[in-house]
Amino acid sequence: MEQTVRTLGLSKHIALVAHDHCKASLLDWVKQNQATLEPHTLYATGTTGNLINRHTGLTVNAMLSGPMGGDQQVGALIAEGKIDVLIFFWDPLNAVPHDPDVKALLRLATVWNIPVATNRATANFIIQSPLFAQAVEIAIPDYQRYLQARLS
Ligand SMILES: O=C(CO)COP(=O)(O)O
Repeated sequence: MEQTVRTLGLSKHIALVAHDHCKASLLDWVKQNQATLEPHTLYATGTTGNLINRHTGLTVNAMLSGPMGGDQQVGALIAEGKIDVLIFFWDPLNAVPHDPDVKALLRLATVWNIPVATNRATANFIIQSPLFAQAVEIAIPDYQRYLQARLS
């Protein structure tokens, strides 16, 4: 696949998602990093986003709840290049009814090469990275060339 470049701006679009048993941990992480997250634009699945707003006052663009399509909405934003970082505390110890949607979300994050944290340690590494505080170029699939090649 040919690659092109996308710039993750200084001000980032960050998606926050947590499964039920991980919500307390994500909320705690958001509170711990509230000052750092404040200048950025936050997105979340429905329950996660409303809980973050309720407990921190941060403005969050909340999608539908995960099992009702929220993971897919976040995935669509990633495919459109509208999310720069995904923080997804997914639960490795409990099954969820929308497991295909969870996989699809993680798959799209990988396809579009955005930084992803699936646990708290990685979330800390991302938010404390010098790259988090600057504009960063990432390689992404060159969709226009991909399409041209398929049409020729
Ligand atoms: O299920 C989720 C992620 O797969 C999260 O959805 P909620 O934030 O609505 O609980």
